[in-house]
Amino acid sequence: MSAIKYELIKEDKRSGARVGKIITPHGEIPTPIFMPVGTRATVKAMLPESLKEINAKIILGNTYHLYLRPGDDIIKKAGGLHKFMNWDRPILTDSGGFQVFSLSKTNDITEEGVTFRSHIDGSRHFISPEKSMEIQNNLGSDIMMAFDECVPYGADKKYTKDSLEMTTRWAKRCKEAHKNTEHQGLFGIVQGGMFKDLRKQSAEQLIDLDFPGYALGGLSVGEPMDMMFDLLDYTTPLLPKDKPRYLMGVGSPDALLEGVKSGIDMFDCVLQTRMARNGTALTSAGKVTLKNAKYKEDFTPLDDKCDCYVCRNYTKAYLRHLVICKEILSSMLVSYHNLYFTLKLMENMRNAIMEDRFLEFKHEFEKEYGII
Ligand SMILES: O=c1[nH]cnc2c(CCNCC3CCCCC3)c3[nH]c(NCc4cccs4)nc3cc12
Ligand SMILES: [Zn+2]
Repeated sequence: MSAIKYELIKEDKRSGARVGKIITPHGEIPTPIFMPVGTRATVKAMLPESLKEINAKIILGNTYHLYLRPGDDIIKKAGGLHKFMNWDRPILTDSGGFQVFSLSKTNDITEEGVTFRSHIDGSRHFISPEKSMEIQNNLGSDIMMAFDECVPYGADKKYTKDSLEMTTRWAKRCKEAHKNTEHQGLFGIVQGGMFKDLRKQSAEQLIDLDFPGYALGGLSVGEPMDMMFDLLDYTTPLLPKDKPRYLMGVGSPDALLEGVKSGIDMFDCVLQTRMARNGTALTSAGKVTLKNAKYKEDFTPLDDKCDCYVCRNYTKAYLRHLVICKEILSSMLVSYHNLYFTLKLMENMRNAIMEDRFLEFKHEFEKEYGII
C-alpha cells in the first residue's frame, strides 16, 4: 500500500486543468496546490499558526540544509521533522541534489553520487541516491523526492541525454533504497532539458518504475518563459492522469496559471517569501514595490481585493515604513500576505475548474494583474 494516493475529481473540458486531492499520512491536500518553502525547518518569518491561518496544506523541507544543520540524525532523535518544527500537516522534502548544484562551491558528479563542499564551513560531503533516501527517511516527510541531476539550461543534447539516463538509474536506486514505504511516498523527477524527445524518454523510463507521483524537473532554470510553457504543454500529458504532477520551482502567478492549464497539480517557489523580505508584495493589480516613495502617504491596504489579516489591518504607508526601517515585522507581514495571495489564487483556480470557467478566470486574472 503506498503512502500517497491521488483522487482525480474534475477535469476541465477545454484545457489540461484539473481538480483532485492527494491523501497523505498527515492529511489531505486539495490540488492544484502551492507549497510554501520551508528551508531550515521554518517557512521564513511565518509561525506555523500563521501558516494554518492562511490555509497552507503542505510545506517543503530542505534536505541539503537540514543534513548540514542541525543534521538529520538530530531531527530523527527529535521524532522527525513534523515534531521538530511543530508542523502536523504534510511535508515534502527535496532530494538535496538541486541545492548541491546551486549552493555548494565544488561538486564532482559521478555515477555513484555527488561530492561537494558545504557552503557553511567548506567541509567535504558525499550524497548518493541511497544517502538521500536515508536522510529523507530520517526527516520523516510524507513525500520524498528522488535524487536527480537538474540539467543546467543550455546543456547540449548529448550531455542532457546522458544525464537523464543517469537520473533514471538514480531513481531506480532510490526506489530500491526507500524503506518505510507505508508512511512516505517517493516521487520520480522527469528531466530531458529543452528537448521534447528526451523529455518523452525520461517520462517513459520513470513511468516504468511506477512512482506514486511525478515531478517535472529541469525547468524554470533560466529558459524563456514561453519555452518552459511549450515543454510543459508537451510533457505533462505524457504523465499518468491518476497520479499527481509537481512542477518544481514554479512559480510566479502567471506561471502558476499556465502550469495549472497544462495539468500540473503541485507547485513550489521561493519567490513569494524571498520577494517579501525584499519589500515586494504580490497583489491582484501586479507587484507593489513598497520602498517606492509614492506609498509614503498611501493609507490604503496593500490589495483592496484581498481579505487577509495584513490587508485588513495595515496600510501601504505603514508597511513601507517597516520595510525602509528594515523592521522584522515587515518580513512577517509581507510574507503573510504574499503566501495568502498565492494560496487564495490556487483556491480560486480550483473553484473555477469545478464551475467550468477556468479559462475565463485565467483571462480575467491576467488582465487585472497586467500580464496581458
Ligand atoms: O530539476 C530539478 N530537480 C530538483 N529540484 C529542482 C528545483 C528545486 C525546487 N524547489 C526545492 C525547494 C526545496 C526546499 C527549499 C527551497 C527549494 C528547481 N527550482 C527551479 N527553479 C526555481 C529556482 C530557484 C533557484 C534557482 S532556480 N527549477 C528546478 C528544478 C529542479
Ligand atoms: Zn492581503
